[in-house]
Amino acid sequence: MKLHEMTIQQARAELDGGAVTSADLVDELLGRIERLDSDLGAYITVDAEGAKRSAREADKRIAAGERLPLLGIPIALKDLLCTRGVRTTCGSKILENFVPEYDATVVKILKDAGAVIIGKTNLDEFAMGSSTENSGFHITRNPWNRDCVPGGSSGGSAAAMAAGMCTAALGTDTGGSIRQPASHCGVVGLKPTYGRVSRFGLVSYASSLDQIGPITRDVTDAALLMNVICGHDPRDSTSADVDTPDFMSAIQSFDQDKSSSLKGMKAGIPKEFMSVKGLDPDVEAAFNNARKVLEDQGVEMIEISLPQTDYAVAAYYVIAPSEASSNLARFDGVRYGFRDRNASDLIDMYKKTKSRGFGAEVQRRIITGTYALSAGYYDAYYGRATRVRSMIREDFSKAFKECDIIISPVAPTPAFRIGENVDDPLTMYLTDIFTLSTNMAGLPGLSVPCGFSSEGLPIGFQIMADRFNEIPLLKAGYGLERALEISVKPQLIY
Ligand SMILES: NC(=O)C[C@H](N)C(=O)O
Repeated sequence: MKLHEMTIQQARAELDGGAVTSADLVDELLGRIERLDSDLGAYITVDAEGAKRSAREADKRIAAGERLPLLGIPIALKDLLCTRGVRTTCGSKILENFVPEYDATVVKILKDAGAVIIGKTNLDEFAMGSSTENSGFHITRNPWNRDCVPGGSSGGSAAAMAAGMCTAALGTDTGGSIRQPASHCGVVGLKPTYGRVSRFGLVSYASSLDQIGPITRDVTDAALLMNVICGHDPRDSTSADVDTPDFMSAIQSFDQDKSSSLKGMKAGIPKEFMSVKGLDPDVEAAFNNARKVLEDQGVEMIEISLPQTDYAVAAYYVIAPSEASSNLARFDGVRYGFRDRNASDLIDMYKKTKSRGFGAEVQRRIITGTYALSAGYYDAYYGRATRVRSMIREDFSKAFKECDIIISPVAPTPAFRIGENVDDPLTMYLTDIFTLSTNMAGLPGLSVPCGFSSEGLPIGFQIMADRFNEIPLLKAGYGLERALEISVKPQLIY
């Protein structure tokens, strides 16, 4: 087994058994980043020195007999998570040189569990986008086909995973930003229930929707990371004070019992999703094949209805920009980051700083959001969108009375070509159709590789579950993965 192909669990066994060191692992990954990343562009910042130092410390602790789940494991972080002493750009020129004074809670938790932070990955500026083409620095290419996007906004994390440039990664998901790039890059992505993972130190985009989650090589690694990163944090008022179940042992007990099947589980297929315009035939075929695999394992399929599907994208693209317009007001040239110094007065400074500091998509969303929230329009846009949101929640509540999980494709198409949708924001927004409703309802969602397009691009399968009920979703994801045995290695890169 090559070092860069290892899952967390494989690396854990090798590290604890003394067969490899964390320093070996980090050196191998840094070497690959050096060779591959000038072309792929998955990282914004690589902390080579910091990673080597942490790896050496981890090796000493392992040699001394210390055992921690992530001790010595190299992890990449989406560059929207504050890292003490390491710049955190949010993919934006406005924060190009911003170095936080503190670690986000999730980063601190990873470090306390022994993780080695290898670098900060590329994203659409402030997570606004579905292709990573909106980064203020550079695009990221899909390791399976470099002419295609890796998806977004956590495209850097997903591409780094797919290209074997980290052992695991974190992304964030506001409307699909973990699941869609995971799907496009052939890796596993999990958006936990809203409130499961602390967002203290995550730079906010749309606070009622954002969630942090793992991007990994397999479902078990996602469960393993969930065990580490979930939990209540008094510093995040939206963090839920609920117990964290043992996600790993739920999968392990399922796996050890050879007779185990998914018998008794009911999966709902939303009829509105399957009749969406523009659903690619390869995506549909891969979905149907995976659905049959689940059926063979005892999952009963039923048709369900999510009647608000037609309005979900429109409502999301009012709510998310509204919250963004408020959250991004702090980047005014006074308190953080970039300031345009050629201004005649304060108002001119604000204007020039924001015009030069923010990219086109961020400006578009700030303007849309400010308009939607403005007096006289508030009820017509924001008020209406929040009413649609309540109805989406009700749709899911009803559905989960009939089934344990809901299944669907992750995105209507496989990864699209670089440049294909850049001048057409509406088409770009519509690619979120299958993912953003879960954010609107605060639900967990998983993306698992389930097949390939005729062009050889990976396709993901989405499993959604009720709030704080990730276990059936992980079990079904694991069952699917075990049966399909899809290789998550883009041959050209490996
Ligand atoms: N951030 C996300 O989850 C991606 C979504 N496409 C958006 O631009 O809002």
